[in-house]
Amino acid sequence: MLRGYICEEILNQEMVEPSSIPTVDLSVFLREKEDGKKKAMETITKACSEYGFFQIINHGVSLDLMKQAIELSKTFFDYSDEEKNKSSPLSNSPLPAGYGRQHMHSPDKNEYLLLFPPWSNFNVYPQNPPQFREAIEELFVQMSKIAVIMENIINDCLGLPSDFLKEFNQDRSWDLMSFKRYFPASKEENVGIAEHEDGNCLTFVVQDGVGGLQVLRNGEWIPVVPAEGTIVVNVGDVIQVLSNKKFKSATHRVVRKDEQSRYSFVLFHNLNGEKWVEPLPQFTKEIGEAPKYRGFLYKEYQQLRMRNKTHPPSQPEDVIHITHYAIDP
Ligand SMILES: O=C(O)CCC(=O)C(=O)O
Ligand SMILES: [Fe+2]
Repeated sequence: MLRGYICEEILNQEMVEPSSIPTVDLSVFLREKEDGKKKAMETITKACSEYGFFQIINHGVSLDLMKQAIELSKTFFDYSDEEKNKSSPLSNSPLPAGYGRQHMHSPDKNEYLLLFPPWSNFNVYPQNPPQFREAIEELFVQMSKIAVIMENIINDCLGLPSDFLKEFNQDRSWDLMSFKRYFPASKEENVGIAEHEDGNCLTFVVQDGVGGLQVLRNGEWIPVVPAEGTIVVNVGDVIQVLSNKKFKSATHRVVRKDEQSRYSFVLFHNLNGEKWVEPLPQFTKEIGEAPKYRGFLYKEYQQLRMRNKTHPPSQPEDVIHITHYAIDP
C-alpha cells in the first residue's frame, strides 16, 4: 500500500484539471533522456522569477499514499481534543512538533500536526489512526527525495553548481511536515492562513479537492485549483535572499470555504538554524549588483516568525517577514 510507484506508469495527464499556475512534468528529470528538460526549466525559471509558484506531476511520490494520508489526517482531526492532545509537543523541541491549534488571537483558523523527519527525537506521533505514523514517515521520505531533486533543478535554473543547495545545507534535521485542517468559514471571516511568504527554502503542498489556496501574481490573487496527484511547489525566503531576489518567495494565503473543512499537508524543505543566510556573490559582487538583504542567522529569523504567531503584533506592519533584513536601495 505504501510503496512508491514507477513514474512512467502514472498520472495520465488528462486526469489533471486545468490550473492557473504552470504544471511541470517532473518525469523528464527522473529519466536519463534529455527530452523536455530545457522546456521544463524555462517554465520553472519563469514562474520562480515572477511569483514563485508552480506545480509538479509525475513526481514519483505514490498517489495512493498521498490520498491515504489526506484521509488519515481527516480521521485524526475528527477525534476529540482529548485524543488529539495526546500528541501535544514536547517542551524541549525547537519548534512545537506535535498537535496544535493556532493561537486564539491569530487570524489563521486551522489546527495542525507538525513533524520533524522520521528519525527525529522530537516527534510525538498520533497513536490513532494506527496507520497514520507509517504513512507520515513514508511520505516524509518520498517527498524529501523530490525536494532534493527540485533543489538541483533550482540550482541549474539559477546557474549555480548542480549540487550547490545540497552542499549549502547538508543537515536535514530542521525539515518539517505539517498536516492541517482548515475549519469552515464563519459568517464574519474566512481566513485559513493569512497572506504570507514561507521562511524556508522550498515548500511542497498536497491539497484535497476543496480549494482555497491562492497565490499573489501581479497584484491579483490566483486560485491554485486542486488537481489530484499534483504537488504544489513554492519558493521560500531563503532562496529569495540567496538569489538576491532573482527568484521570488511566493506570497500566498488560504481562504476557507463555507460549510467544508479543507485538509492539506506540506513538506517544508528547510535549513539548519545555525546557517548564515545572505545574498550569494554570484548574484551580487560577481555581477556588480548591490545586495538587497543583510545577512542573518536562520534560527533568529525562524524565532522572530514564531514569535509573530504566539504573540501576534497589534499592527500588521509589526509582523516580521523577510523585509526585516532588506537593505533599502
Ligand atoms: O494548506 C495549504 O495549502 C498551504 C499552507 C501554507 O501555506 C503553509 O503552511 O505555509
Ligand atoms: Fe505557506
